Amino acid sequence: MSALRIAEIFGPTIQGEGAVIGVPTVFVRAGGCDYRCSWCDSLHAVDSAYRHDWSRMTAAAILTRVEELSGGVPLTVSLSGGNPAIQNFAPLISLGKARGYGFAMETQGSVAQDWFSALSMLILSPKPPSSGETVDWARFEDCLARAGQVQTVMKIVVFDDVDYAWARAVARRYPDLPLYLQPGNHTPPPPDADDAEIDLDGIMSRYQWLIDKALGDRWYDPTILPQLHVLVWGNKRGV
Ligand SMILES: C[S@@+](CC[C@H](N)C(=O)[O-])C[C@H]1O[C@@H](n2cnc3c(N)ncnc32)[C@H](O)[C@@H]1O
Ligand SMILES: Nc1nc2[nH]cc(C(=O)O)c2c(=O)[nH]1
Ligand code: SF4
Ligand SMILES: [Mg+2]
Repeated sequence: MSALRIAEIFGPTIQGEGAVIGVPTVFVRAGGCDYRCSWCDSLHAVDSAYRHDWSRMTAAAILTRVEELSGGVPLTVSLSGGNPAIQNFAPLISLGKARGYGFAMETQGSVAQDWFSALSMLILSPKPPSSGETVDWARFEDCLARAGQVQTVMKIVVFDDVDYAWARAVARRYPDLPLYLQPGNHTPPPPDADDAEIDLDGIMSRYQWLIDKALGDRWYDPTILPQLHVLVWGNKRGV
């Protein structure tokens, strides 16, 4: 069985973002990403300069670690990264499901895989202009298609007015996808930092700004949520 590049496995913690915010989970963070978002808060799982901190793990070894962390009690595992979709997580998902574990995955929607249909939830997070990346919508729609009947939601990070207008346009294009808006964290940690310092006032005022924008526009479709784990633990890694 081929090994996967894994930047970190941690938990149990709560899912801090989006549709299942507050729900207990264990994170499996894949190493490597096809994007370089200017404000990425997980550069230690993106930049190949950090690859010496990543591990090569088989699906069986990953599941063993997930079972240790979760005390053998099944829950929904969160696959994140980096972009987990550039690797093959099918063997892990099938091993885990046989043990009662479910798998949610966070990806930007740039790479589609047949095994998306084995997930319990797909969270697509297309990147707004402030990221410096450009979305390939054909690929994004391929991700939607391969998810099939799997519950799929969209999460858009908003840093400024341009991102906000972009999110509105994307929402009009995909009216059936439940939408979560997340204010950008302007103080992502340097990848090797182990302190938790955040600009709490800044985060809260940007959250208020985003709420005021949407409600002022009578845009009532999205759910607007901050990164709960950042509010609780700051920018610490592994929470
Ligand atoms: C680190 S990414 C990994 C998964 C995948 N590459 C993606 O971007 O969806 C997980 C989530 O964190 C969000 N994110 C990354 N940096 C952020 C920041 N500085 N502020 C708010 N959200 C951020 C991403 O948009 C994505 O929704
Ligand atoms: N608690 C917690 N919730 C999260 N939701 C998405 C995360 C991510 O980095 O993908 C994340 C994370 O790193 N921690
Ligand atoms: S796509 Fe996700 S992991 Fe990759 S650089 Fe952007 S936010 Fe970071
Ligand atoms: Mg994160």
